Amino acid sequence: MESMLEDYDVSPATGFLPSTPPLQRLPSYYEPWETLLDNFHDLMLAGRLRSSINKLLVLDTIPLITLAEYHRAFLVLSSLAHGYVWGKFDEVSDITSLHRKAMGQGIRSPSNLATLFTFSNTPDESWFYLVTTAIEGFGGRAITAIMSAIRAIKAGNNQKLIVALRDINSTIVDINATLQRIHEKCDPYVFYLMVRPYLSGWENEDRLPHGLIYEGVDGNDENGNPIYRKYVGASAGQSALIQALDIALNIEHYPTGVKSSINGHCPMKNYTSGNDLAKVANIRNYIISQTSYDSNITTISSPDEDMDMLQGTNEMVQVYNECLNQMKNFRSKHLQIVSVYIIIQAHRGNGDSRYHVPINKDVATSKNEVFRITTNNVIANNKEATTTVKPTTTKSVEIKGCVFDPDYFRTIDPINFTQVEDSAIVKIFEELVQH
Ligand code: HEM
Repeated sequence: MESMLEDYDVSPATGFLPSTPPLQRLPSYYEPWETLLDNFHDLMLAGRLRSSINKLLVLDTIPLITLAEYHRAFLVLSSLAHGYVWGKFDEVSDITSLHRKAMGQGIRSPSNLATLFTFSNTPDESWFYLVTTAIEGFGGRAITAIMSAIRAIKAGNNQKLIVALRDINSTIVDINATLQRIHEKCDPYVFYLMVRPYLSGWENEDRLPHGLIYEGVDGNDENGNPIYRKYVGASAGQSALIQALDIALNIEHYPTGVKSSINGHCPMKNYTSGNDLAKVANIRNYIISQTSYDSNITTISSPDEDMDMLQGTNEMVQVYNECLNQMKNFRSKHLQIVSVYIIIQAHRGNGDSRYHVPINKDVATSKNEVFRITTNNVIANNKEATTTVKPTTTKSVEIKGCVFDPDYFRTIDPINFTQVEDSAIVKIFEELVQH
């Protein structure tokens, strides 16, 4: 199994993170790039980052040999590019896993990790990357449990499947606890004003509607016009782990009509592994085949009947549904984070003019993001494309929370205000959702 996972650059120990700490410097041929990154903050402060990058000679990529060297080159060049484009005076997707250096064994705790580079030179920005990386550090545990679930299904061993599902569930519980840690050391104000601007890319970006011309790379089109490229910015949403969990548990999302800017922007091999995982992960269908529950039943008249049906459902169903619940929790917690770190900040509207923060635009886009993220909430086997939030019905049976029902998540109102503790946030959501 290990060599199979390695084919996809997935490690049973570190999941989708590299299994060795990242390189801290490229070979000496690339010293001009490294020196610029060393001086990034000073040059930025002096307003000379752009002119220094303009003076760079084009270096060959042939001396790059190992994957670690490519990762490092990617980090250096993408950081310089984002600084060039979004710097005060005047990047590339997937920073995930490249900004950080593992210290010691425990990659699943942000306290054991350190960043190699930040745009803002703030501990808040470091913490944002470290929490994201620590979550990704659960990939080894998650993938190992998913693989053993798939093996258990192949062997028709329900007991082993239950054990694997419990492992998946406890991993998601730990992921959710780590996600909450973002609040410990990442101040929303600092994040919004000093970090977020640099994470933008040049796709779906009003300020760069055509994208960017990569001079000397693409030339001109048949009409002699320069060719533009569009790339999304950096987002923890590029997490291969969360996508892998979605795929393994057969969680689908409502198509919202708003194109997600991050789908398909996972590191290439991991993305392929996601597609291949989809072919073999049949946990949900297997469980359906093993239960006597008739998914065609459409009415449940009373809680007593729910109880009767519960007696008939087995442990497999319960623990599978618990995994779905935990994924739903992940989205709920994440949604609260988005509101605190983006929406509330955008509404404060008191951007520091030294930083190029498109406050008004962010109010608008954050509204879309809320729509996308809320309507993208955990949906299992969604059959219809709709943005309409359906009211909770008896059939959504949150009452006991473990009746297996193909419509279970489809009928849950994704915006569950009762779960949001801060009433100010609730107010903002209501306001945004009404527009
Ligand atoms: C300050 C903290 C964070 C903020 C402000 C934030 C914000 C966002 C935003 C705006 C999106 C929508 C991006 C798009 O579709 O282009 C998004 C998506 C996403 N983010 Fe975060 N995020 C944060 C932390 C995290 C962390 C730590 C994780 C952990 C892996 C994470 C995982 C995801 C995922 C998986 C998506 C895709 C949507 C989904 O599957 O539900 N985010 N985030």
